[in-house]
Amino acid sequence: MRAHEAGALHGDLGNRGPAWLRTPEDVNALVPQLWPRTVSRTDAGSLQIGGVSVTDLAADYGTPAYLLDEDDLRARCRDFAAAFAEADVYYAGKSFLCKAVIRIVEEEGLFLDVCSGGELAVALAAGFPPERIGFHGNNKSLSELRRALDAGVGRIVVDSFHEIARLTELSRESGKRPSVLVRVTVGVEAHTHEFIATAHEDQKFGFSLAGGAAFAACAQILDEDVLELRGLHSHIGSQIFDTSGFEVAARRILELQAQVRDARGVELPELDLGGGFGIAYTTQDDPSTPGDLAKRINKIVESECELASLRMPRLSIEPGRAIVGPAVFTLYEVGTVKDVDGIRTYVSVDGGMSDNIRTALYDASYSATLANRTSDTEPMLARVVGKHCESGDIVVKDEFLPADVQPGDLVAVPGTGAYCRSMASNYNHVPRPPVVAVRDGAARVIVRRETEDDLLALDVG
Ligand SMILES: Cc1ncc(COP(=O)(O)O)c(C=O)c1O
Ligand SMILES: N[C@@H](CCCC[NH3+])C(=O)O
Repeated sequence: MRAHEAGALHGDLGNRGPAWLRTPEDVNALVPQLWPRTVSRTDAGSLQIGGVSVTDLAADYGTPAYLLDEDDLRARCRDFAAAFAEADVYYAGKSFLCKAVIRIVEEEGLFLDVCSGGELAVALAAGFPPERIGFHGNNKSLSELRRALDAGVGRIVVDSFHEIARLTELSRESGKRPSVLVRVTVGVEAHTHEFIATAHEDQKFGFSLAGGAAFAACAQILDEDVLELRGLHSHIGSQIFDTSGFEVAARRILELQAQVRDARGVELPELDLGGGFGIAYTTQDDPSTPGDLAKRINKIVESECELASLRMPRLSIEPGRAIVGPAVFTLYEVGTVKDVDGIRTYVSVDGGMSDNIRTALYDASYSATLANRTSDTEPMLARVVGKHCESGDIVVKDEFLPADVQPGDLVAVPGTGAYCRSMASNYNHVPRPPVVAVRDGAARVIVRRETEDDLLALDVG
């Protein structure tokens, strides 16, 4: 018996979506905020992206696959660049990085934030101009810092006294004078999952504002005069909807800016307020537009600067998720459908926590739709799960899918551009899916599917 027949729609469903999602028509509908802009249904009912149907894409490239809407990605880059025209927009590569995306980001005029030697290597291999790269990380090694210096990256965001010491030593050795920002822990409790909040006092990132470490870091850099202190940096966390956190962060960090000016007579010319702007994963999420964000952030920075009689610094931001997240969906094939005693129906797909760890890690919510066809059957409450040997291997916790979903059907999960491929693993020796970019009726593989040979290639025992 299907879960919906048993009348076993769960209590927690109240939190899951508006009632309108329960009719067959609505289950087949595409809620615009969840899908890349070129996605629609063909007359035959299949999803299409960039003018290519997902049934053709599945036949050509297999499943699971991350499908990237190139026009959508470019439009999101442009929206941020236009909204923050007076600022520098650094695309946060940790959200998703590969050479093709780096080139798109460059063509659309953005800067790039990397946070490891590996990300730096991909950026340089793609030919991204090093002077437009910012280098992050709470534990950069001496060799990573040396490579960044050798490459001539535009700025390094320093995160600890040990890093300042390492960088100072390298600068003396090389005679270079790298530009640095000091990452400040502003003491804001961002409204997001605790694992992706980064500005409350008790965590590993940055120099504490309240404890005085942030001021001491600035003072040390200015005293030693080997590094060029360009400004302050704050990143309060990720998947944030409530912009008041950014306002508090801006206020506190500008107070520090004024303190540095008063104590040392130096007005720092740059200010970075990080990324973290939330996107829609379900119909309940209502993200701000880049235009709204820019207005609010500019307003608070301007008014705080005025209050403290500070010159307006050159502002920068570092969005990752808000640029690439909504531009991608994952296409899976259904392998089994299992009704569990009227409790719920489990729809198993051919990927799972190895291509999207976010549900298991952060209890994240996602949506799904039947992708190869529409259906008039009544919707049922389904849990979309993966093929891994963990009961926490959940892709979508609760979703209404047509009750006739069956093996061989395709299911699409939107909003998987950020922190899915970039956090993917080979758990259970499942090869990682490809990333296929689609535009104007043509598809190209930009990251190929991993093979079993790839997995064996590292196994040299
Ligand atoms: C320092 C820094 N900047 C930018 C980002 C990008 O965040 P998001 O992808 O949420 O915009 C992160 C990740 O949270 C980060 O740690
Ligand atoms: N990986 C997190 C975001 C944190 C990014 C790095 N500070 C996520 O999937 O939401």
